[in-house]
Amino acid sequence: MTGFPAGAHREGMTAIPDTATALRLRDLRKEYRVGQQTVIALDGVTLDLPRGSFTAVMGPSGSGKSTLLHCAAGLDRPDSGTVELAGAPLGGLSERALTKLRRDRAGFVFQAFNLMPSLTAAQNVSLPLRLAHRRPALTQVEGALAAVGLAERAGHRPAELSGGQQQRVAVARALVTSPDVLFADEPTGALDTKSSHQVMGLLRQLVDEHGQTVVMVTHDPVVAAWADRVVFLCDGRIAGQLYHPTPETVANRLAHLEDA
Ligand SMILES: Nc1ncnc2c1ncn2[C@@H]1O[C@H](COP(=O)(O)OP(=O)(O)OP(=O)(O)O)[C@@H](O)[C@H]1O
Repeated sequence: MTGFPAGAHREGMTAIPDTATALRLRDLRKEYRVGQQTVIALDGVTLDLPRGSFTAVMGPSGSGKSTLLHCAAGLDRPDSGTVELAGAPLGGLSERALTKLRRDRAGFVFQAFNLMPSLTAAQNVSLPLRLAHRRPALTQVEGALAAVGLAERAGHRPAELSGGQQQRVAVARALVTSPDVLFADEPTGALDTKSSHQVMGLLRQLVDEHGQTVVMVTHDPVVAAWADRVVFLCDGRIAGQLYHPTPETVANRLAHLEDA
């Protein structure tokens, strides 16, 4: 498997002090106003993700999981509080600077794969490099596909791949820029049990063998149990954490949250 040390091989970045914390969230608050109503989506969330850690975020529907992931990844801005991605504060950045930082430092995997149907697996994987105006080196693209076990499928289009293979291409695309943090929103939501197992095994391997930092939103206790830690959200607040989760301990904690 080709190595993708997190945060390596970045071009043209100013030196930012390296820290043991890949993501620092401090007192994040976010409200949405719909007509006369105000919904508090995040109500003071403070969380650190150490480098090389694998964190699952769980909670009832509407508890703020996606809002948290989006604010942490710089896809959305909190009303107050601070986000530091690999030591770089996101607050106060222009849209342009935020886009650049996101491209350089964050990788994304979504439930719906979001691959371009007309492009081959290799072309899909090279897209983030092209968008960042970096010349995609063949070895980088081949390496990312090899890392997800799809070296043989580089010339295949998404329709010629299974759902699990498509999601592995999406993981390769997220890895090709060597992101400091890989953000995954329901990465197995559209997969059957076997493919889900393969994709989670892959994420686990990236953390264990390459020190990748991963944070993932999921509704599935079996999926969450692949993480080192599960953070539970309820009404926009952290309602507990579980280290060394198992499907049973996660399901149990979740049931108590939903009853509360
Ligand atoms: N763009 C928006 N406009 C208005 N309200 C929003 C918006 N996005 C989210 N919300 C509200 O903020 C709260 C948190 O939403 P969020 O999507 O973060 O929850 P979630 O835990 O990810 O939910 P789910 O598990 O159902 O995806 C919810 O009450 C939701 O209705």
